[in-house]
Amino acid sequence: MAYFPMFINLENVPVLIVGGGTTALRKAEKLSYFKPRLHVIALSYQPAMLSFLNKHHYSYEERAFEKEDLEGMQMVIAATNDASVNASIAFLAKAKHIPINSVDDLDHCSFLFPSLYTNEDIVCGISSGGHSPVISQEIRKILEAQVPDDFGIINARLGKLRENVKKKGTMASRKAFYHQVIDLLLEEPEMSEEALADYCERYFQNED
Ligand SMILES: C[C@@]1(CC(=O)O)c2cc3[nH]c(cc4nc(cc5[nH]c(cc(n2)[C@H]1CCC(=O)O)[C@@](C)(CC(=O)O)[C@@H]5CCC(=O)O)C(CC(=O)O)=C4CCC(=O)O)c(CCC(=O)O)c3CC(=O)O
Ligand SMILES: NC(=O)C1=CN([C@@H]2O[C@H](COP(=O)(O)OP(=O)(O)OC[C@H]3O[C@@H](n4cnc5c(N)ncnc54)[C@H](O)[C@@H]3O)[C@@H](O)[C@H]2O)C=CC1
Repeated sequence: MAYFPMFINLENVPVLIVGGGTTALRKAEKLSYFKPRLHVIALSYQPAMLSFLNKHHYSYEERAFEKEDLEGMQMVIAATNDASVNASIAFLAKAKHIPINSVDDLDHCSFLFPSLYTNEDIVCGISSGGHSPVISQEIRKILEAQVPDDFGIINARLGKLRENVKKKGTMASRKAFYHQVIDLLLEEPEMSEEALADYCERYFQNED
């Protein structure tokens, strides 16, 4: 079955990860790009997970999961190596309508982790519907190899122009303008902010 990619704002959102092993670390690293308020509970931690948590100042406790740990959480990742613990976390989270990812059982997940292509604020999430994470991984590598690196910066620059451009021309001319600016910035990544603002003014003057 295909899953819908919902892009949500995780900044300062309380997210619980249960587990301190390799899989928990991979999920934590992935989430960290989106600046959530991570909290981790695990019976024990791998050294790499501990150094990651300390580096990012995330909170963690060394103990078994308890159902009260879900209180206040807006997303949960069950990443222990105990299938019955993961299943019970999933059951409890679903009862509270908290989005849950259980790393060992697709049927217990209300959302999946995508393979991620990130470039500044550009994010592509790839899912195989759980059939083959390695296919998702291969598609991510194709994007990494073929999408120009400059797109992330170009995207930020277009974002800065956007409020001003919205006041100009027509929807059709604004669309054509953005396509043209993307080509221009791919060719001339060093173009200054002033030159770009000037280009924008001249483009819409000619339109009228
Ligand atoms: C359903 C899902 C649930 C979820 O975790 O959200 C899930 C489930 C499982 N994965 C397992 C194994 C592996 N997972 C990976 C890698 C990734 N797994 C990821 C996501 C997902 N994995 C979700 C579906 C995503 C989709 O729809 O495509 C990625 C994309 C995101 C991430 O986790 O960061 C990341 C690649 C990121 C990248 O590189 O870009 C590798 C490869 C490797 O390690 O290099 C292996 C070993 C090879 C293999 O087994 O396929 C097993 C154990 C199977 C067993 O025991 O045999 C289960 C449980 C099961 O299938 O029952
Ligand atoms: N979804 C995915 O992408 C993948 C999923 N997996 C699955 O992930 C599972 C975990 O794998 P690893 O991280 O390699 O295991 P691991 O053995 O490295 O770590 C397991 C962690 O769970 C903790 N734990 C166990 N019981 C607990 C409890 N009751 N409360 C709190 N913490 C508890 C342990 O202390 C440990 O930190 C595997 O069983 C496998 O099925 C494996 C590879 C990829």
